[in-house]
Amino acid sequence: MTRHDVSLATTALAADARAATPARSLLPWLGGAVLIGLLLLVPKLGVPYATSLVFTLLVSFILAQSWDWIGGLAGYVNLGHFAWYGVGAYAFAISLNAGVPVPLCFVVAMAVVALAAAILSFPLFRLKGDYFAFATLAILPLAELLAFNLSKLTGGADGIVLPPDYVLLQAFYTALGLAIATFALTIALSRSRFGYALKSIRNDEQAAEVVGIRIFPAKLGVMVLSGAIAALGGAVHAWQLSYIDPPTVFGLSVALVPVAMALFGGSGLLWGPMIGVALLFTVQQFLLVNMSILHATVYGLIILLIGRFMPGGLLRSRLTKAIPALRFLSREQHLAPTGAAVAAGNERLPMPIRVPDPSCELLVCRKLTKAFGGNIAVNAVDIVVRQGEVVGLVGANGSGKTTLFNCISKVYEPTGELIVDGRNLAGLRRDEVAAVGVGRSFQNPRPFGDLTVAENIAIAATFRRNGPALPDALAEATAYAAFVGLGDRLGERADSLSLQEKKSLELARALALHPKLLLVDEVASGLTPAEIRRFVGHIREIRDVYGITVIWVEHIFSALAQVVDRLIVLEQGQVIADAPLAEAVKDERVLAAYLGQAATKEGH
Ligand SMILES: Nc1ncnc2c1ncn2[C@@H]1O[C@H](COP(=O)(O)OP(=O)(O)OP(=O)(O)O)[C@@H](O)[C@H]1O
Repeated sequence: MTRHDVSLATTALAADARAATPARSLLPWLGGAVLIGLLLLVPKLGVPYATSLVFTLLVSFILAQSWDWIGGLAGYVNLGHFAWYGVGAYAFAISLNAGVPVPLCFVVAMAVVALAAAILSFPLFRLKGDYFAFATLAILPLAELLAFNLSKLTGGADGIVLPPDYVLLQAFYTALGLAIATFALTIALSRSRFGYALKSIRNDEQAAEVVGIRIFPAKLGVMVLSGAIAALGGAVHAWQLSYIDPPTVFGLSVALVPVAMALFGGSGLLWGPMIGVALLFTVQQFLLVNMSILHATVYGLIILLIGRFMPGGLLRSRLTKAIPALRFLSREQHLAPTGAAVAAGNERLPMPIRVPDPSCELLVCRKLTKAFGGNIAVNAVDIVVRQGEVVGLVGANGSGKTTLFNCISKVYEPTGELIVDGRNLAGLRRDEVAAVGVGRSFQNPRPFGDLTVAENIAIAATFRRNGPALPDALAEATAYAAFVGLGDRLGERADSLSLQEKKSLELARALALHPKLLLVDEVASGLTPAEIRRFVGHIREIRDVYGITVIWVEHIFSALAQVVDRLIVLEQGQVIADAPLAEAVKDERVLAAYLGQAATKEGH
């Protein structure tokens, strides 16, 4: 496929998107406007019970949706989210009773929780997966205990009584405004650079760092944001309830309901939390009225069954996808390059053209060492790679090639000295190493599976140093995708690609970082000779046109032989040869350690 074809394909993709816009895409928004209109009418009915019921529904939505920013977008299951609601409620109640004006009380609630969320992010984000979930769950009893014991501030077990004003209507409209703002923020987040940092983290944190994303500030940011919005939910609820005590705002029996609602609807989907809240809230009310004694048990059972039979949530179920009118609810939110931006593409990759200076050392490793327990995978490696070189890194299985790449890109922290482009990498994070100019592919490809080809590449482009805004990064992505032969797959999810296509995507993603040093880890296995030639052509172009220095780990020696200037051979973590190709192949130790084996593999 030529770049011209790609431009056409992408323009067609954008045209499809435009064609879908007027009629079908407007429907949900029209529905949303009608829904807001109906909600505005609820207080006009003059039935306080109905107003209070819908008010509680709105607060549940604020909680479930704000939870989903951290759960659905970033992939961190924060079971303690409800604690932000409780702390917000207390901060609001305490400041209101101290005579602070109501609007300021909301600000205080937000600020207190934002601060608490920021501080707790430091220990919490040292954990991952189940450990993170359990640690966050512990926040709830801890907060409850504090609320009981700091009785001078919180009233202890007696709770806090707020001024007995009738505020249902004001609280209702405030909650409605907050719910609308929460939904709008969800849309903005999922289309923003920050949102894409979170989506990358959800997919693969290490890969996210390797493409230049600073992950801790992103995680801290989403914790603070989701906490602040939950705090507003708690504040408005406390205002309306006129009374709060520790079990009401921190109790485990209610704390997990918003999480269950988001998961039930479809965490990570735009409409997931909203549908989950609407349905589970209705079920909850029905059970409360009709089987009040057993309601918690039946509610729990329903949630268990949903988890068992619809793990992705209702909107991802076959049932929803089978009904054409509902399909839009299960649609994932992806950004596509726009037609106008694609037209700006040209025959060359949108990369700086560097003129390498062969006398200049780009990579220097001195006594680089990495051990796993007693296994020294990389053992006092000394190598120098000069600007513009294409170096083959070879060795038998387990000789330390991938570990060496992992050391250079700081996936592992090695000992010894590591200098890239004159910069000592000691103490640098992975994203800083990427900013210095190290791009890499992984031996087992690690694209962001639930994002599209275009998004995968655009993330690297937008997060590189001085990278463009997301729309321009998406436009750039088309050029890199075309270069590696994925120009007609821009809108496809990366996890639907074949292994080889994933490897190509990783090459495109690494190039979008504008690396000075490109580490390529085993791409040729499984390729046909013609495909290998094409890949070798890419490596040649990367070096000859753009001046990028390449280190290529490869078992298929015939592939390397077409392009490398020099061969570095590893054996048991040590360099046993470092010589021009012609010389290296005559070295008996090299033949014994690697080439004999490879030759056998290739049937020579
Ligand atoms: N995360 C890890 N934990 C423990 N040991 C590891 C880890 N990663 C690599 N090793 C060990 O380090 C040694 C070098 O492995 P490495 O993957 O770097 O070799 P390689 O030359 O890339 O092999 P291959 O050609 O099979 O990819 C092996 O003994 C391997 O078992």
